Amino acid sequence: MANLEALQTSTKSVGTLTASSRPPRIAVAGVSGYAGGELARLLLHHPALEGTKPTFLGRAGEAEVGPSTSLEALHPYLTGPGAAESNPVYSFSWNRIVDEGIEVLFLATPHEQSREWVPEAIERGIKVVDLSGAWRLQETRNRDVYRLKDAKPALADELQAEAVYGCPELHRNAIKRARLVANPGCYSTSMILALAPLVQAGLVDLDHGIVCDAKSGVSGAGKAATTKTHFMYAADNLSAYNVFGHRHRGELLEQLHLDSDQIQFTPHLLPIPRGILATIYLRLKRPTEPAAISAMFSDFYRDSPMVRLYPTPHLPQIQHVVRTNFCDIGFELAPDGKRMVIVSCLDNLLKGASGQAVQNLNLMCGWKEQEGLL
Ligand SMILES: NC(=O)C1=CN([C@@H]2O[C@H](COP(=O)(O)OP(=O)(O)OC[C@H]3O[C@@H](n4cnc5c(N)ncnc54)[C@H](OP(=O)(O)O)[C@@H]3O)[C@@H](O)[C@H]2O)C=CC1
Ligand SMILES: CC(=O)N[C@@H](CCC(=O)OP(=O)(O)O)C(=O)O
Repeated sequence: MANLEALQTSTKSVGTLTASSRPPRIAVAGVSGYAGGELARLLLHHPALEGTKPTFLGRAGEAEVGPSTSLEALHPYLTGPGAAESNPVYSFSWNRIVDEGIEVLFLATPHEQSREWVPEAIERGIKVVDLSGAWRLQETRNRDVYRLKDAKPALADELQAEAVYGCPELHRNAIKRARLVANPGCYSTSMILALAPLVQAGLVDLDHGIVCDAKSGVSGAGKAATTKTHFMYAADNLSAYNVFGHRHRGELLEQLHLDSDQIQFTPHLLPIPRGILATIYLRLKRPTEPAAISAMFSDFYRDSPMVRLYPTPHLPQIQHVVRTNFCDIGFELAPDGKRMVIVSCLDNLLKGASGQAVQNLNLMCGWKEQEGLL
């Protein structure tokens, strides 16, 4: 623990964001991407950040003095009315981050880049909300799918153990105190929120297994077109991929405490820009009344403002969650009271990424969890 103790001693000054009377200074790296753009939009309109502006950062580059571009040039939909001032975007540099006194760094960057930058940020006393998958998984065998490399493996191991999985509905108190929040994957969020109440209560017949069939809009793959996401492949199509090897599988196993053979997750690419619908099939151990299941979900999410529960037999749809930070959950139970189908929907860029990241910031700052998200 030597590395971590030294690090904690050097960072006592940022121990808490909640004690401060002013909002923290925030930077967003990866602001030119889909998730980064949505994060910029949410932070610029966040009521608790009124009068302050985040620092927007692109890739590390040579031009460190002036802005490399503007937020509005990258994301025209963020342009204000009339001759509104533009928001500069700078090349990523630790000098700028330190000079500006940044206290919270959002990383909306690829996994490999986040893995590299997080230790340095923490060493400099900066709290991090990382939107990538780099720090979500505690078990090496689950994390292997990312093929991450660490410059300082011992320090990375300690930070990994400290990282809090940023699902507010499951880890609210730990997030409030966290220095490193690993924001969950988009598919994982939809499935974990649908399953956690039943799995934690021990109601699911795990010998029969759980099947998760989830479909995502194309923005889930990021802004760079690939052979699987360009128009001629994705449009007018629906395709399954990564049937046994998707990296979100590890999040399901770790967060729901399941064995590998107890759950199957198959992702699908939907020809829409954004949104996820997960259809989840399971059996309950005992015949149960729908009202008892509804009561259990309501109780579990009693204090969770970003989860909306549908009265059975109504089921959520993507069109009702897109551009919101809600995760909508509904279910139907077969007449035998055992076979159950749950449907869970969210916007992959909001509750599946940037909105959930702001939810985590709110908790870290002691603000209302839904602040700036409704
Ligand atoms: N899209 C989604 O639905 C979700 C995404 N995420 C995660 O959020 C992160 C961002 O995703 P998304 O916005 O979709 O991805 P994009 O591909 O749209 O954006 C990636 C961003 O990272 C920047 N970037 C790329 N390479 C580097 C690098 N080597 N150093 C610094 N910056 C770099 C890009 O800059 P440039 O413009 O210069 O290329 C861009 O700003 C990823 O880790 C992703 O896995 C998590 C949940 C859901
Ligand atoms: C449609 C699509 O391609 N979706 C992405 C998941 C996006 C996500 O949640 O991001 P992380 O990479 O941060 O886990 C995929 O399946 O790889």
